[in-house]
Amino acid sequence: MNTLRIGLISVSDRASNGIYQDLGLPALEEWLTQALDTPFELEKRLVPDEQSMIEETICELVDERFCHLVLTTGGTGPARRDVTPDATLAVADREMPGFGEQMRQISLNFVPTAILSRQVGVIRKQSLILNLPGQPKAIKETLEGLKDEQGNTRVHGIFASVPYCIQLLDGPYIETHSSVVAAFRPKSARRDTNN
Ligand SMILES: Nc1ncnc2c1ncn2[C@@H]1O[C@H](COP(=O)(O)OP(=O)(O)OP(=O)(O)O)[C@@H](O)[C@H]1O
Ligand SMILES: Nc1nc2c(c(=O)[nH]1)N[C@H]1C(S)=C(S)[C@@H](COP(=O)(O)O)O[C@H]1N2
Repeated sequence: MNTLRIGLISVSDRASNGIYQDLGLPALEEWLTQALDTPFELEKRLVPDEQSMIEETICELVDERFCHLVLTTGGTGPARRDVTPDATLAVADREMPGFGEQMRQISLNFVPTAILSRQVGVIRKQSLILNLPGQPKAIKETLEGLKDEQGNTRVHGIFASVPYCIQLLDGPYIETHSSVVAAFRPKSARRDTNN
């Protein structure tokens, strides 16, 4: 009954106005499909960089669609119209500062401009909400981390911590494909699985 529900929000003026094709939602969906062993349902939204619209969309996905996880992409930088973190904080019950800190740290392994992202992680009701940068490649980089040529993890992505966080919020028990990203939980929180 407690199916994992994930909200995806692509925040982009140009994609939402049809100036270019949105690559954010497909990149998010593709990564989740590869990473998750647990079945999930998606709610997908494409919105412009308007704070009120981003806030409304997050609230709709959390309060009416009962998403356990909401991932945004885009609008986290310093430009005037980059307001995704501001919208996310405005509707948050609690901030989870470790996610923002860790995402920037991970991204520094890929781009020196990682520091320009103001991305945050927050909790609203039952839902964990995470901001990812707008470059479609940043989605995989941030969620999965860095691997060496043999596929061994060099830097853990933040998704390693997401299943346990959602478990602590009384959400479903999420299992991942460890070849993509291994979910970390304390032993006492693990179910009888191969983790
Ligand atoms: N949804 C998207 N689809 C495809 N490419 C994107 C998308 N969002 C961002 N990008 C790419 O990543 C870059 C950085 O993303 P950012 O969120 O800063 O967008 P932006 O420059 O404010 O433009 P816009 O909001 O119009 O997408 C963009 O300039 C664009 O090249
Ligand atoms: N992993 C990762 N993080 C990244 C990037 C990236 O390409 N990969 N781009 C950086 C850049 S150039 C900017 S300006 C900020 C904010 O991007 P956004 O406005 O598209 O959200 O994210 C940064 N973080």
